[in-house]
Amino acid sequence: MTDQSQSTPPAEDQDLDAGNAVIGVVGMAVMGRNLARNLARRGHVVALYNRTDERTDEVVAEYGDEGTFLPSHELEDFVASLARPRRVVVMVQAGPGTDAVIDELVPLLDEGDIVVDGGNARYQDTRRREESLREAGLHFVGAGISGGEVGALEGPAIMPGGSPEAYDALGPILESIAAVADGEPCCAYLGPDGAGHFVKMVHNGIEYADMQFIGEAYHLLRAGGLEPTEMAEVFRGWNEGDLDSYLIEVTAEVLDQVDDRTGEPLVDVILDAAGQKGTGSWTVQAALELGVPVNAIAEAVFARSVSSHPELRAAAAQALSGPAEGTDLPERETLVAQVRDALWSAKVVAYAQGLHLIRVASETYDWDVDIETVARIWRAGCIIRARLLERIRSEYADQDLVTLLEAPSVREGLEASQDGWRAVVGTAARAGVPVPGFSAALAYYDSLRAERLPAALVQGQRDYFGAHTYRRVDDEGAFHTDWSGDRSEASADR
Ligand SMILES: NC(=O)C1=CN([C@@H]2O[C@H](COP(=O)(O)OP(=O)(O)OC[C@H]3O[C@@H](n4cnc5c(N)ncnc54)[C@H](OP(=O)(O)O)[C@@H]3O)[C@@H](O)[C@H]2O)C=CC1
Ligand SMILES: O=C(CO)[C@H](O)[C@H](O)COP(=O)(O)O
Repeated sequence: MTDQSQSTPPAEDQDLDAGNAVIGVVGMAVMGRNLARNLARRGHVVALYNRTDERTDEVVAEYGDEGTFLPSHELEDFVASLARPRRVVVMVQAGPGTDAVIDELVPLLDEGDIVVDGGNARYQDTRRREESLREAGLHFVGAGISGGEVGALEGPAIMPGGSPEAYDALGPILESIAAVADGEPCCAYLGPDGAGHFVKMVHNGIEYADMQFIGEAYHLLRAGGLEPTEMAEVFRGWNEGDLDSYLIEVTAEVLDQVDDRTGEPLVDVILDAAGQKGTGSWTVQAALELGVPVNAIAEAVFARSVSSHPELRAAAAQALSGPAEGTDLPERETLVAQVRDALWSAKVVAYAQGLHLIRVASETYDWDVDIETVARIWRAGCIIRARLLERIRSEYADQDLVTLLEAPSVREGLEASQDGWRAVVGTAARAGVPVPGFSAALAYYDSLRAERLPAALVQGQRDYFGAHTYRRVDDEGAFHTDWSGDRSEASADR
């Protein structure tokens, strides 16, 4: 795995007015407090504010010796404690919480000051906020931050979007607290307005897909007779190779955990209903709006949704039968090898879909997001950090790719693993084990490589019932067949 440690030299806050903080954090819940501690540990003087004073006091009482904090109970005092240009990181509940803080902050700030939203904001909200603050003479930076509670403290991946001038004033500070991969900080300027939050949103969409694929691997191995501790060993083994990633590492830990109350594997007593806060479905919504196929990511979102409908599952479990008895899964060694292949291939597809979505959004909104940079800053600190990302980075560094799937080393990997992947999807279907992620990813792969798709027939149907017209393979323009008349074809370009 890539290096998770941070770059060493603590930042020098030389541009400070004596006693003032170089940066301030609003929001002292888990993410905000850990980000503030990370900043302080790196040598930055950090101003602190939280709506509820107790949280601010708690941070100072518990962690005050980790660096220099300037706490305030009033937002006005917080702003006054900041050096200019003021840099304020808002790390509060996404949505109305963020708007409320921004509304309070703006009248207290001066031209050129920088407001950073480090929460999981919708990129459309970021676009709106950026425009409104720009009109008020302020900079607004939408910065996605990934790595959870521990990452925020020890080095997250940071995905900032906003004006280049704002990044000039802020970037060195953010880069000093970010995770490091191969000596490079996992933080880089991504583009204007919503670019950073869009990239973070897609990061989370890929996170959903990756977690779903791992879940499907677990489900198949369980159906094949492996106990959770045996599976933990399998996942640890995978983590030594191409599948090396934070999520595989976490999976082995969860599978090994024994429940104190029952003595059973913890995974067996956790209710099988997955929660979601929204970023996965935002990714799919954005993909639908931009017309980008992300079916594997979408299946991961829907799989969480299916899991969380107990009434639907109970009714169907009563009513529906499974495959005939005796549908055997392959013996253990073969099953493990095939599932590994499916996991790797599907993961590549999820990245391909997510990166395609970023590319289209970047073209649509004129962000000029560099995909190599995205892969570079995802290599450490964030939840989807994985060995694969270095391969993706280097492929995008070498050439301009329409899709990740055409990259030479990715093609080779898929070539080597597709038989196992196909076997898993077929076996799972016959055995009645749901693998929506693996099969959606395979359908995407086969759809992209197909010479002809059934879309031709769909176009014929659309023209039949709605005169929606179609194009021909051998002529320019649009055509319509007179389906209810003599069935002659006429040009529809008029
Ligand atoms: N938790 C995680 O692992 C991750 C979270 N994020 C994102 O980071 C952000 C912060 O997350 P987290 O630390 O979990 O905190 P929460 O999302 O739980 O938000 C709690 C914080 O928001 C403040 N807040 C809520 N509403 C308002 C308001 N109207 N006015 C002022 N302050 C308000 C709270 O203040 P008070 O104490 O007064 O209630 C508290 O400081 C969120 O956007 C989240 O999506 C991103 C990556 C990972
Ligand atoms: O942003 C994150 C990591 O990058 C969070 O872990 C994410 O919010 C988790 O999402 P969900 O609760 O929907 O699974």
